[in-house]
Amino acid sequence: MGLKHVLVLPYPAQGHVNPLMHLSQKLVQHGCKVTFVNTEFNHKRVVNAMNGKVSLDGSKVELVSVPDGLGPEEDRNDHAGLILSMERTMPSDLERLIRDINSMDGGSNGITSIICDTYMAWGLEVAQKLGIKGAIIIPSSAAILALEDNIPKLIEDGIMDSDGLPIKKGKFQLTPNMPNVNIADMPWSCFEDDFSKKTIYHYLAKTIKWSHLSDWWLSNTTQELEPGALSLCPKILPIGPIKESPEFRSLGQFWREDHSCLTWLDQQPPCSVIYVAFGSSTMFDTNQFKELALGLELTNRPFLWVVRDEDSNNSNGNTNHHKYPDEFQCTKGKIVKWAPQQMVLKHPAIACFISHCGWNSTMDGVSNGVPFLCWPYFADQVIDKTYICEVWKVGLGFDEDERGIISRWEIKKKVVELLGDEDIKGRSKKMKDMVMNNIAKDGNSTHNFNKFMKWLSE
Ligand SMILES: O=c1ccn([C@@H]2O[C@H](COP(=O)(O)OP(=O)(O)O[C@H]3O[C@H](CO)[C@@H](O)[C@H](O)[C@H]3O)[C@@H](O)[C@H]2O)c(=O)[nH]1
Repeated sequence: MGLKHVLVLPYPAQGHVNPLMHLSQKLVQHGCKVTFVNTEFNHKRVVNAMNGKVSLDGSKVELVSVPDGLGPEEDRNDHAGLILSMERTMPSDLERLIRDINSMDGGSNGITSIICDTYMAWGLEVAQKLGIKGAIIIPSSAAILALEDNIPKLIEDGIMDSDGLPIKKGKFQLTPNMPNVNIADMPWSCFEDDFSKKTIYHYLAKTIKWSHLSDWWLSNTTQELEPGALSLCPKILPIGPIKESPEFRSLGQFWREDHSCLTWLDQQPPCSVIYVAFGSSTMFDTNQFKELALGLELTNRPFLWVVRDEDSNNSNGNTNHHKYPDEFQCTKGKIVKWAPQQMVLKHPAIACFISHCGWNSTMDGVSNGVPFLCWPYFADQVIDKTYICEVWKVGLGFDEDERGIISRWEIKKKVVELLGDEDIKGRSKKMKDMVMNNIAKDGNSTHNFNKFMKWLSE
């Protein structure tokens, strides 16, 4: 049996490129070669963060790119515009790329399968056309995929209309053990205008249709974390946590990590530091940003806060530059532009994680037994918060005040409450063991991944 050559295709966002790069490393460990396809825009960022390297692991993971179809000045944070453009131009470019690779060396090292991000599941049509195998991976929770797979039922039950807009108010639960979902918080409802909401909703519905071209739906989750979603949608195969491996902790970053925070953490007492990070796309309102700064100060604890340099985040020149309030001294805090998050969360000085609850950060936190303070921003993050606070009970949420913001006093109050709650801390530690057991030699996720590899190699 020759070396299998897998093409991996992430959706162009940090929370997708990261886990799919980790998946690629796992594939390499199992004897595959990987061609990792970013959009040109993100390829430049990833290569730049890797100091110009275009391959990993002695070239077993080759980084290549195709254009996303947008012009250099167009806004890549406009997800509706981005997906319309990608759907229009990328399938034919991807097909050409594969044909080119497969015509090299007489085809001896050609691509034998494609693993697409669910949100790029049109790649399965390309795979089908070229007669190669295809699978999908969801970088969000299994609950999100199960929810999207149940779109026809939600319409039938009169919960939303055929454009994904809510008809009823209130919450629903697809099956016991799944988080209650507020109808107003569907992942596509967070986008500003109706055009974006509808475009994204219809695109998601299409991604499910494409996804059904394959029987292999991989997910960065575990059986114990999401029993309800996995039983509702048995096709989903939990292989998580995929980012946890002692050999490779940081992969596929868009920005260079600032490792000075690790030395700083070494100087802090055990279980003392509040780690504050909101992933790659959360934007703060000026007042809320100030209040957060003052709230961290008010806790009188050391904190490590990731404040992204927004110039490098946005392609369209939008900036999110914030002015720290005059009273903010930051005597006990450390601010970095991008942290080696997994290494930070493993550090014994960390006490808790103020997080936007992106699924990767959620998995990073639970894999390290760190309790959460949840501050969701958009999309699936509200559902992840429900998992953390109501289902797994390993964190607390914040309440907004009458101005609609999370005040500095609320931040202090919740930090005190969380760190004084031995039940939450105990559950977080237990959850870590339970989650990590899945990737032990005889763990459930390991077993599932091996099953997948067997199919891939046949
Ligand atoms: O300073 C930092 C901050 C984050 N990270 C990493 O960046 C990724 C962030 O991913 P995630 O926590 O999922 O957040 P987003 O970047 O916001 O991810 C998008 O994609 C996710 C997967 O679909 C969704 O769950 C989120 O809602 C969506 O915003 C994770 O791997 C983190 O480990 C770092 O390495 N350093």
